[in-house]
Amino acid sequence: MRIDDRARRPAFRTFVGTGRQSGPVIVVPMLQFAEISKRYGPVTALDHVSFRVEEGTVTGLLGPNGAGKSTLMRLLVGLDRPTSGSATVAGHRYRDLRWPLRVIGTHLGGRPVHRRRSARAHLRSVALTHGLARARVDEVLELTGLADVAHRAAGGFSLGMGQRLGLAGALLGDPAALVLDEPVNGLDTDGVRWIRELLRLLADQGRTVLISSHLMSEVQLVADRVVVLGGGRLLADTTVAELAGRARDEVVLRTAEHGADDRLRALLPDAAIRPVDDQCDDGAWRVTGASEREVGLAARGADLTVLHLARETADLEAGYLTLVGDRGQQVDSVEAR
Ligand SMILES: Nc1ncnc2c1ncn2[C@@H]1O[C@H](COP(=O)(O)OP(=O)(O)OP(=O)(O)O)[C@@H](O)[C@H]1O
Repeated sequence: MRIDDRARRPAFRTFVGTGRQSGPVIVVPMLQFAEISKRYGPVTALDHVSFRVEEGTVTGLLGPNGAGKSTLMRLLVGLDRPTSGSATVAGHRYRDLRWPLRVIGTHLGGRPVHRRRSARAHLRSVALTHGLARARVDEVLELTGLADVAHRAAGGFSLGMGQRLGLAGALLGDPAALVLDEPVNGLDTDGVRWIRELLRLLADQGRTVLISSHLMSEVQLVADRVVVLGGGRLLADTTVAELAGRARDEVVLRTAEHGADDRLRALLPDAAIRPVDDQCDDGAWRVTGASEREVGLAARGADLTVLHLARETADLEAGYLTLVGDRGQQVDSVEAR
C-alpha cells in the first residue's frame, strides 16, 4: 500500500494489554524521553530532558547550535547511549525492537555507505536486511520522486537528492514514527513544498513525526507542536500557536525624521519603543504596547512625516527568540496539550 494512496486512518497506537479483555489498558507513547542526560567529558549535551512526542502530529525540535537536538535524536535510535535516563520507541529501547524500521524510520543526515551502489540497490539491501518486501523499494522511490534516477550511484547525488534518498530509506518499513534531522536542508522550492505536504499527510494518517530544523518559517508551516532545547535543557514543549503567541505584536513606524523617539515616548508613555536598526537611527521604530491608531496619532502629535505604519503580527520566530534569549535559565513549564 502506498502512503499517498492511503485514506486517513486511525492513529497508530501501541497498547500494552493485561491479556484479559476487560482489564486496564496502558497506552504507551510512541516516542518518549524520560529524564535523559548525556555528557561528553566536561560537556553536558543534554540535562534531564523529558517529553513525549504526540501521535498524529508533526513536532518541530528547535534550539540554537549546540542545544542538543542531534544528540537527542542519536540517543533515540541507539547511536549513542545516555549517561542517565531513557529514550524509548513504543515503550522499548530502539535496540530492543525486533524490526525497528517497521516501527520508526529515521534520517539523521549522512550518506549511504556504498557510494557507488545505485539508489535502488542501496534501498534493496536495506529492505533485505530488515525483512521488508522488495516491492516496497519501488514504492518509496516513486513516493520520494527518485524513480527516474534510481539507477544512478547514490554517492553522486546532490544534497537534495540525498535528502530524498534518506527519506525513502526512512519510509521503507512503512513506520508509525518518523524522525528526521533537518529534512528541508538542500531541497529546492518545489522539494520544500513537497516534503511539507508529505509530512503533513503522514501525521494526518496518525503517524508520529519529529523533525529538527533551524528554519522557523518552515516549522511554523508544517508543525503542530514544538519542543525547544537550549544549552541541553528543555525550554518549552508546547504548540506552535502558543509559542508564536508569546511574542507581542509590534507596530513598525517609519518617518522622515531621525531622533524623534523621545517625542514619541512622551506621547506613548506605556509603550516600548526601540529602533528598527539598532546600529543607526534612521527614523524607523518598533513599538509594542500601542495600537496602530495610537502610534499614528502620536506621530501626528509629534509632528512627524509618516512614511510607513503597519502592525506586524508575532510569528514563531519571534516567539522562539523571546524564549531562547535567556536560554538555559529556566525550564518552561507551559503545557498546551
Ligand atoms: N561526540 C561528541 N563528543 C563531544 N561533544 C559532543 C559530541 N556530540 C555532541 N557534542 C556536544 O554536545 C553539545 C550538543 O551538540 P548537538 O550536536 O546535539 O547540538 P545541536 O542542537 O544538534 O546543534 P546544531 O544545531 O549545531 O546541529 C554540543 O556542545 C556539542 O559540541
